[in-house]
Amino acid sequence: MADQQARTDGDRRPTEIPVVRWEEPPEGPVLVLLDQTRLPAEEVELVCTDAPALVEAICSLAVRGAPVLGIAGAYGVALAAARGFDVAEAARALEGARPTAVNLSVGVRRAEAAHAAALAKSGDPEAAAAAALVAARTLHREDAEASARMAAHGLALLDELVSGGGHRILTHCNTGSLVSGGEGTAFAVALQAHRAGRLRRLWVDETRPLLQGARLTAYEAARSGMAYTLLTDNAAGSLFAAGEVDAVLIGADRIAADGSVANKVGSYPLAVLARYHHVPFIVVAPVTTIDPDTPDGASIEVEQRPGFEVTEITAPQVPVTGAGGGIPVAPLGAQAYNPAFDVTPPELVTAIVTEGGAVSPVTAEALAELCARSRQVTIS
Ligand SMILES: CSC[C@@H](O)[C@@H](O)C(=O)COP(=O)(O)O
Repeated sequence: MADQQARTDGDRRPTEIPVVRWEEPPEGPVLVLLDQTRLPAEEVELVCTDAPALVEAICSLAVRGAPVLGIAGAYGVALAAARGFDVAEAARALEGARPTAVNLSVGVRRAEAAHAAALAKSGDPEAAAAAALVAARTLHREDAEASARMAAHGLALLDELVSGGGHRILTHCNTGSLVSGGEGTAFAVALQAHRAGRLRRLWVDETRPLLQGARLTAYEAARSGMAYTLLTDNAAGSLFAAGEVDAVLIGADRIAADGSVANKVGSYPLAVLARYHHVPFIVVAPVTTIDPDTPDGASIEVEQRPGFEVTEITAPQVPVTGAGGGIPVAPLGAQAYNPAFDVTPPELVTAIVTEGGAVSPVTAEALAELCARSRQVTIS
């Protein structure tokens, strides 16, 4: 079950917005989410008391973006355990909520494994639930740390690749503190550049059809005091042609072993444009987004979303009239092609920046070596 509650704690910088929060009121533990479908109009929190409510929040994109999906998924397992539900059943439902972002299943499985190990050791469901919660909290903290390291590595790479007086960065979708335990992935790099006085402009793709750029990235950029300009996705070509873009920075939902990058639909056309215009195309993602079990781009399952997201405009501020809950912008019954993501082949990616450093050129060998190195650091 999910409940909505209005926030009362006023204006905060994006880095201080608790996107996912575990609480333990007397009625029992809950997972509190900042409902991203309502931004930027209002900050409303969604209170989940069980895994099905969290699944619903994930499917509706109330909580979204690869790293935070992993964190929320891990807390979802902890919630199921703490409330005495079937943990395996909750884990499978959470994992299946969105297929492309690999971090979701990484987070769910990590908490589930911690729960199973504690149960096997102690036979005590309460101890097992506590272990799942520790796993979720650890993942949450690790993501914040990874975010800070990605920002530093990313800015160092930008400084190396882009000469001149300040960076003009084009970004797509939303990759800031709304998707992370910290300040995000690609957006965190732009924020770091801004703080260092080296961001000339952040170009923000609106990101049709659900406007994660217009609603969320512009919201975060404005609150951070960055110089930003919003553009429609199809204005990117003329922006490149005018020589206004120094680098493209995007996040990733899954990186296959060969370096193919699945990210918000519209990323691949930007990579093609960037190559044609000799502009670096940089992907910023935690190591957990690299999936050694997915060999190549063709093996990545791309989530298909409902057609009404294209045939209707939905936004929290507009009145509801269409069947999907929005304003119709196409004839009734129009069919829509609505993949949530596209896949950029490794040869179009200049570099992949992770908390463990940057890989450039992007090859299967270099990614495997990075993953092995990161695993060693985690274990030791
Ligand atoms: C660091 S976030 C990386 C990606 O998850 C992000 O770019 C993205 O595509 C999110 O898509 P969304 O459908 O809004 O969850």
